[in-house]
Amino acid sequence: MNTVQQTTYDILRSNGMNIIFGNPGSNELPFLKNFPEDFTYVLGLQEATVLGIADGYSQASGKPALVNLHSAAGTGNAMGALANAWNSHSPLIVTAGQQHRAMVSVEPYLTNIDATLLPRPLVKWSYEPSTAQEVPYSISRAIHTAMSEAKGPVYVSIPYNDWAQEAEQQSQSLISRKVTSRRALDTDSLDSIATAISSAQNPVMVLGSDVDADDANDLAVQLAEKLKCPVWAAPSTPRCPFPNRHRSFKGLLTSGINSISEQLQAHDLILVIGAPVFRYHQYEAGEYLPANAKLIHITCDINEASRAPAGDAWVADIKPALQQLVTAVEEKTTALPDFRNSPLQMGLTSPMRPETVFDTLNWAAPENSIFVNESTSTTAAMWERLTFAGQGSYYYAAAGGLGFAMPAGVGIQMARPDRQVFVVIGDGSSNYSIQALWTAAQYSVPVIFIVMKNGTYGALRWFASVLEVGDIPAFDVPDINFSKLAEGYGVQAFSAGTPNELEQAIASARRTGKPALIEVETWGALQ
Ligand SMILES: Cc1ncc(Cn2c(C)c(CCOP(=O)(O)OP(=O)(O)O)sc2=O)c(N)n1
Ligand SMILES: [Ca+2]
Repeated sequence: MNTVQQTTYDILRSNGMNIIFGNPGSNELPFLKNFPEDFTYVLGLQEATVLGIADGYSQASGKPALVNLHSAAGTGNAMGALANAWNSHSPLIVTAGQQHRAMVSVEPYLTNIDATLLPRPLVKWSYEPSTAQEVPYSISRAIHTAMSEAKGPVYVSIPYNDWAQEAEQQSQSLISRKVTSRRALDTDSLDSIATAISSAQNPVMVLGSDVDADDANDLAVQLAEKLKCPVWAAPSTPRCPFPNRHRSFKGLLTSGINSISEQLQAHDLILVIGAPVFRYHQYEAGEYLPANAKLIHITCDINEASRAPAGDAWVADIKPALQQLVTAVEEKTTALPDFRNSPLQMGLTSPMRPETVFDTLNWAAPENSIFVNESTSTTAAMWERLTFAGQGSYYYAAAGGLGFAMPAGVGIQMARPDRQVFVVIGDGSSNYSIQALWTAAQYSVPVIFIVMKNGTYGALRWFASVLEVGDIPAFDVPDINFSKLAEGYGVQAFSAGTPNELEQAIASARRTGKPALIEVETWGALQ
């Protein structure tokens, strides 16, 4: 008869989840005992790093990822990263070891007290099995819940003495169990949307991360070319849903209530696909929609549909819905939108401006590179100057929680060894999950980290001006030597002060086939 542990590994195996991303404590050791040879354990040195690596791997591979954390303390460390995973609809199965079932109620050392409450509301489901024999059913449910649209993280707390128990014979059937959820628009909904689009004089598309997550970028291009309409990326989108060099692409939509309405005021139909309406940032009073504009919202997430403050929403999976729209809508007879103005050419300065760094990186990066952004004051310049061509070309922290990019870059590079991953990160953000460098070195993950050093929290300086709070004592982060930090974690470091030096450093880093960090002094955000 199989044990609970054996049956659980069989369920993970049959769902293609042969990697465990974790940082263990004593509660987790019975789960890891006799670790199967066909599994890999990816160790992160802190749990926010662990979950970030798993998040990047899951988003870039499209597969569910198993995370194994230590009780409450490990789960608590991972909560910031979980906020990002929740917002990016990442299918993570987060497990944590619980104390021995016989004494949880007396709350001994390492008890995960009220374990299922800890990760809420940042999970779709949170559970602690009531018996050892329920563990395989709980893991099976967790996987299928995480993978059903809208995808998202789930949490299972498991007492450590459960693993050696005998599993129920009938739980073997879970190993081959499949759950398929693929929802298209029903006929009436499709007709209603297609009619509204056909009668629009000046439509605009606003696309979000779920287009990229569902590998529907090419369909979005087909729809935009049929509608001859401009395309914006949704505010603060954590993925790139549309090739940013396409002539119809107009950039990242701004993130204020009134500013968005002003930016879209020329349009009579706003077609939002794969994004919330909208991910506002700084508060602005104003109208949610421009006067005389209709908004149609297609999302895979019932919560996004329900909470939107304006427009009509339909819940469907993004790729099937886009396929239907491409077929159903009539081609517009207008011309394609004009190309955007090309970015301003910046004078060569020392230190370099971020724009110069991005122009050089765009020149030096191989075709189809992947960029992971956490250089918060330079996001707009990055979208203007780097090339995000195909599906899965750009990632950003979906909840804005810093400490995403370094670990996510490691996970993304693990999932996509065929593409070069660049993490472009600020000198402030580089400190939130820098332990990811160690995992990159230990597992020889050839991700390249470019640290943009302006000695300050540039984005906060910008925000202080918007919120008119003046100077505050917590803005500057001078005197950090990232080369020494990188080498301390086993990652080769380079520094670059000119475009040529940056190009050479990238070429040298790529030749090693190992991770590398390039430290770049840059002009500050407000200089
Ligand atoms: C976990 C966490 N802590 C703090 C912040 C607040 N924050 C902070 C501290 C920023 C400054 C980042 O500075 P940087 O050096 O990484 O990049 P820039 O200089 O380009 O802004 S941007 C921002 O939203 C955050 N978003 N997430
Ligand atoms: Ca900075």
